[in-house]
Amino acid sequence: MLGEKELIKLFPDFKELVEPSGIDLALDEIFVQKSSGSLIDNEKNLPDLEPLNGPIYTLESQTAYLATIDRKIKIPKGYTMLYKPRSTLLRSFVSVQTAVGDPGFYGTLMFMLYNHGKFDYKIKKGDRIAQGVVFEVDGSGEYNGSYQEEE
Ligand SMILES: O=c1ccn([C@H]2C[C@H](O)[C@@H](COP(=O)(O)OP(=O)(O)OP(=O)(O)O)O2)c(=O)[nH]1
Repeated sequence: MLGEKELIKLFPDFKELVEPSGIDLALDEIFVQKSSGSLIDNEKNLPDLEPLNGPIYTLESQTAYLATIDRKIKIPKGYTMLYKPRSTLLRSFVSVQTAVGDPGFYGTLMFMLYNHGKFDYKIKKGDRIAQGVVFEVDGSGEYNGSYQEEE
């Protein structure tokens, strides 16, 4: 796993968010689901989304949301990034569900939030919701999938 000194070099855009062993990731927008979706024979049909009104968002009990991170990230070739929730959210009954960041990915990260609690939870745009931890990948290729954006 990479530490602070290496992370500052590899992720200059996140300089002030670098932690001893990871990078803090801050909330941008939150979306609710507006239509059905499907995945059939690798054909993706993503649900339509509607943004919530911010900057203070209310997560209702037993409801799922999608959240974007406030700046685009480039994961250099030869590295992968795993995303873990900020424990303050877990301590508040809100989970952050995440996947794997691929070597070479450039774009906007999107995570799922779920309020497992019995009550509303309020969270503001700009607050940190997760931490990315970075590992070296031997013999890595480069991501060029459907979520890749133009640099
Ligand atoms: O929780 C996560 C984890 C990763 N990513 C970004 C970085 C990752 O490199 C990219 C693609 O993720 P993944 O490979 O899991 O997506 P896929 O569903 O396999 O997409 P594709 O078919 O385009 O490869 O999305 C997120 O936005 N959210």
